[in-house]
This record gives sequence, C-alpha cells and structure tokens, in this order.
Amino acid sequence: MKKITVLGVTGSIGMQTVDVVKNHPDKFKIVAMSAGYNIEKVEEILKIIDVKYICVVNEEDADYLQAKYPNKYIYHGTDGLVKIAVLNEVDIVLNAIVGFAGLVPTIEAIKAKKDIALANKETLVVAGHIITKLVKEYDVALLPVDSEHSAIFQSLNGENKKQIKKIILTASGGSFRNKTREELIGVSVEEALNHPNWSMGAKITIDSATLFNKGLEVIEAKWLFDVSYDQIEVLIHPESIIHSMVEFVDTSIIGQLGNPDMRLPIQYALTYPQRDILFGGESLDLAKVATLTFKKPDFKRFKALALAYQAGRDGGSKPCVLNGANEQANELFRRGKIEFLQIEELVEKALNSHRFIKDPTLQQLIEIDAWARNFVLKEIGEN
Ligand SMILES: NC(=O)C1=CN([C@@H]2O[C@H](COP(=O)(O)OP(=O)(O)OC[C@H]3O[C@@H](n4cnc5c(N)ncnc54)[C@H](OP(=O)(O)O)[C@@H]3O)[C@@H](O)[C@H]2O)C=CC1
Ligand SMILES: CC(=O)[C@@H](O)[C@H](O)COP(=O)(O)O
Ligand SMILES: [Mn+2]
Repeated sequence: MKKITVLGVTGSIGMQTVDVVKNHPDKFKIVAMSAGYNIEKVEEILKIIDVKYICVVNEEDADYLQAKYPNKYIYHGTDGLVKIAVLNEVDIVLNAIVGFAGLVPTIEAIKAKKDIALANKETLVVAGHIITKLVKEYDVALLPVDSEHSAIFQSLNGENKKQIKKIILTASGGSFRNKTREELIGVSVEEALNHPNWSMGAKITIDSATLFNKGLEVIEAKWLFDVSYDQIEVLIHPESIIHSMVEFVDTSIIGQLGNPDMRLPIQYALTYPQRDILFGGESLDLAKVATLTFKKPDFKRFKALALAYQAGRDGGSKPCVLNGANEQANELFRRGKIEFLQIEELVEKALNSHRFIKDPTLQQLIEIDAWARNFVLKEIGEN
C-alpha cells in the first residue's frame, strides 16, 4: 500500500488524484492532504475518503475543521504544509499546489526522503538548480505529473538519456491559437479561460493562452531531463493527442499518445514503474481523430515563449522573476485589472529591471519572488 500526501487536493489535479486513488483502494491511501481556501470541498472529500492529516492556509479555517473533526490532525500555513509533507508514514508526496507556494513543502519532503509526484511545475522553474541537487543527495524519485513531461518520461523508459537528440514538447496553442496578435487586443477573461482541449485550474488555463505555460514547461523539461535549451523544441499540435516526443541520435522519434485525461499521468506517477487500469479511461480512437496536425510556434505572436527561453538560458534568478511576475500578472488579468497582452509586457519589464543573482539560495528565491510580484503591482499602480 502506497501512502500519499496530496498537496492542493481541492484543485483540478488534486480532485483527479482523489479519483485515481478511490479506484485503487488496494494500492493507494491518501493519509494527508492540503487545501487553500476551499473548505467546503475539503468536507466533500472527507465524505469520499477518510484522511487523517489536513492542512489549510488560514488558522480560522483550521480551527473550524479541528472543532468539527476532533479525531483528525489539522494544520495551517506553510509550517502545516511542511508537517504533512514529511510525515513518517508517507511514501510519496503528490504536489498539485498552484504556484510558488509549492516550493518549500517540496524541498522539505525531499529532505525527508519522500518520493515526489510533481504537478507543481513552478517549483522546478524557480528552483530547478536546488531541487535536482536535493533529489540526487537524498536519492528520491522525482516523477513528472505534467502531461508533456510524463509523456517524455514514458518515452525515455529503458532508453539511454545520453542518446537524446531533442525533446519535442507539444502545445495545444491555448484558447487564442487562431487569433492574430492584433486580435488579442481586448480579449476577455472568459474567452481566455475557454481552453480547447483540457479542463484545468484558472491560472494554468490563462498560462496556456499566453503560452507562458509552455515557457514554464520548457524550463521544467530542462531540469527534469538534463538537456540544454537548444535540445528542447516546442511544436504546436492543436489536437493534444501526442503529449510529447523524444528524438534520439538515430533520428527515431518515440512519443506518448492518449486522450487528454490528466488521470493517466497522475496514475502513472503513482504506479511507476508499473501500469494499471485507468478506471473510466477511454481508449484513443485514432480513426475517429483521423488527422493530427503540427506547426512551429510564432515567437513574435507568443512573446511569452521567447521570454521563457531567454530567462531559462540566462538562468540564476531570471526564471524566478519570470514566474513571480507572471503569477501576479496572470492574477491581475483574471481580476479584470489588466489587459491580456499586458501580462507578457509586465513580465518583460520585471525581467529587464531585476538585479541578477547567479545561484540564488531558497531565501533569495523567496525574496526575488516577492520583488517580482511587487514590481508588477507597482507598475499598474496597485501598490
Ligand atoms: N490542471 C491540470 O490539468 C494541470 C495542472 N498542472 C499544474 O498543477 C498545479 C495545480 O494546477 P490545478 O490543479 O490546475 O490548479 P487549481 O487552481 O485547480 O488548484 C490549485 C490547488 O492549490 C491550492 N492552493 C492555491 N494557492 C495556495 C496557497 N497559497 N497555498 C496552499 N495551497 C494553495 C488550491 O486550494 P483551494 O482551491 O482550496 O484554495 C488548490 O487545491 C499547477 O502548478 C499547474 O501548473 C500541470 C499539468 C496539468
Ligand atoms: C494538461 C497539461 O499538462 C497542461 O499543461 C496542458 O498541456 C496545457 O495545454 P497547452 O499549454 O499545451 O495549451
Ligand atoms: Mn502540461
């Protein structure tokens, strides 16, 4: 029986993880879970599965839950996240928190020798240099949940990583893939949230529309698979059927295909190196799909992608600035405070105004993240 802590259980990935676990009661048990602010959903989950340790963001929410569930251990805040990430009885931590908030619990879980199933790509974007070192030092598994990285991980199974020629990271193109740059002026939040292929949380859906999601994934791939940025190619594939591919030195390309269903990479990370039945998972009907199409991304239209490649190549503190500024600008767009195209504008300004640090420590990353958010807020007169 694999015992799991799920961080970010109330979100899109978190709830799909509950679904996977619920269908394999003989194999998995969620012993601990964290939520942000959605206490109603926490209580819904408790009706489906019995979870002993719970962490939420606010102390008042924790007090409410503790009074209602006296036999459970309820924590709050970052300290609480760390407590449930390092529990003795836990084997693996599935991190599905959105954003920078996922970083500290990941680091502490690795130090407690927990395997990590990582959906929270922001962790690797901002601190890939720290995480990859710790993973080696503490000899734990870092298993990708992000669909593209799971596809690459599956394509590399049994292969020699030194024989990778390039990674082909597929991208749906997001909600605005058929719009020209001029047509992006004045697009609404509602339109941006209408992802063509995937149903996901709000932040990542907006990131897909700007293509910051793909930019973050380029940096995530660099750290996960130890390749150079020149070896990572983004390919627009509007059908989201090939979840990514690897080309090897002999020009063979191996990829992973499937319906867009995040339960598959979630389950693969939990069952690895085995596979198991995906309850409710439908076989891919290629005859019905009929056509798979591909095109090169336009780096002028999708400036976010160019910014991410540059930040990744510059390294050091740059990816942290890119991520923090994007998290803040993404949220401001969702709140109707800025226009869609201002997201990349603000991120670019933050990157140009930042004082570079070559090899930032965790404490410095926390400060850089705060600086980037604050910079964006100041730029639009919110601070
Ligand atoms: N959704 C998807 O299909 C995919 C997601 N990912 C990645 O997985 C991660 C999660 O995405 P997704 O599930 O879509 O996001 P959601 O917004 O749906 O869920 C985010 C989760 O994080 C919690 N949370 C938010 N802020 C904080 C905070 N400050 N401290 C603690 N917990 C917090 C939320 O709690 P609450 O709701 O209770 O406030 C919720 O449980 C992201 O990094 C995303 O990029 C990667 C590939 C696919
Ligand atoms: C499901 C998943 O992994 C997302 O990251 C998804 O890939 C977003 O799609 P695009 O960023 O390709 O639009
Ligand atoms: Mn992805």
